[in-house]
Amino acid sequence: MKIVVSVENAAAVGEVAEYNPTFIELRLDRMEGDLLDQVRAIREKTVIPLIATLRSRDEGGRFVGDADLWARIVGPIARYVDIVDVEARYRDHAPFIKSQGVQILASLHTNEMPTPPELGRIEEMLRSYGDIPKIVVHPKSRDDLFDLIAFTHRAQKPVCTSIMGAEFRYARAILPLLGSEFVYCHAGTPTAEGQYHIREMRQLADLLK
Ligand SMILES: O=C1C[C@@](O)(C(=O)O)C[C@@H](O)[C@@H]1O
Repeated sequence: MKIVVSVENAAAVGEVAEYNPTFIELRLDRMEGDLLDQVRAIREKTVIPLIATLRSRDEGGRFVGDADLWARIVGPIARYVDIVDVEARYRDHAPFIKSQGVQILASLHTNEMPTPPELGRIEEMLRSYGDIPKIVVHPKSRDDLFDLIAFTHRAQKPVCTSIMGAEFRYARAILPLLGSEFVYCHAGTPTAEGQYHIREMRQLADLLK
């Protein structure tokens, strides 16, 4: 199970690295100060692969600028990380980001629950500009959850799927068992409702083997 620990404070990276996650996600939209300086310092502090995410407010984050501002912020940072999370709304800048030698995590987060055909169309759209599609949805029923699990199982790999909200948070531990590439956790400060601590997720993963 590949575990991503999301952080919003550069000072926490040392402690997070002690848990040895597969990736550390830097939530640039939740960080204060000079982002480039902080990412450079984090790169020097750890060899754990890094994901840079500048999450729009529309998709659950705090960034409210346009796509060009997004690129001006993320572009110089890209060379210091391994993966950049690029929401569909910023996809025009994906080739430039890719040229920095990183993988593109093409993401879409919706508070809705797409139908199975819609999930397929979203996946196709995300794959048109990214290396790994990431689809985060809000299931409203067990049927919705079954649809997401079936989609994850059947989808071309790699694919990353996850859920919003607390009602079906257990799905965070199930989706990687059905083929989702990553599971997002925290190591003290959740960056989204329903996230498990990395310690808890490792226990779940061990018990579900
Ligand atoms: O897209 C995701 C998933 C996430 O929102 C979650 O629900 O764990 C956490 C975010 O930091 C990350 O960028």
